[in-house]
Amino acid sequence: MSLLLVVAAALIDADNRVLIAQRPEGKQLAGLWEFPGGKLHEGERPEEALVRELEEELGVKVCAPCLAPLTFASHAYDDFHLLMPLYVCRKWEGIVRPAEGQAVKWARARDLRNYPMPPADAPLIGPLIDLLG
Ligand SMILES: Nc1nc2c([nH]c(=O)n2[C@H]2C[C@H](O)[C@@H](COP(=O)(O)OP(=O)(O)OP(=O)(O)O)O2)c(=O)[nH]1
Repeated sequence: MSLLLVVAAALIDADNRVLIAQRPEGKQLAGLWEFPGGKLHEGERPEEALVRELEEELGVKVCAPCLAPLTFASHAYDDFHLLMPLYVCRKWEGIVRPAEGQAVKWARARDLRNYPMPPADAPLIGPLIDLLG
């Protein structure tokens, strides 16, 4: 079983809502709502990878010190084991514009269970509710 490290962010707006994005068609788990992020490139540090992914996927600039670790997902998929730290971030530059045209939503933490998400994400919702109400 190979271990896959993916980094993800919960961007939080001034109203304490969390940004989720719909996975594009053609990708694994397409159509499910997820926290923006992705896999590390060779030699990248986790925070560096997340800064890159947020700029590539959403067009926003985040600085690494603005990424605060909240919790992580550890989930066995059929062909790999996912380890995914979730960072929270309240500060960025720019306006969220999904590069691949994917749908995004600002959701209340307590409403996240209403969105179909990858199975790995279920344990991440509790800590977000604890943080944001
Ligand atoms: N970004 C993200 N990935 C998640 C979440 N939950 C979850 O199970 N995953 C899984 C789905 C994928 O197997 C993996 C992320 O891979 P990805 O395909 O989005 O990564 P990437 O953006 O680097 O994509 P690519 O270059 O390989 O196309 O993590 C989540 O909340 N956010």
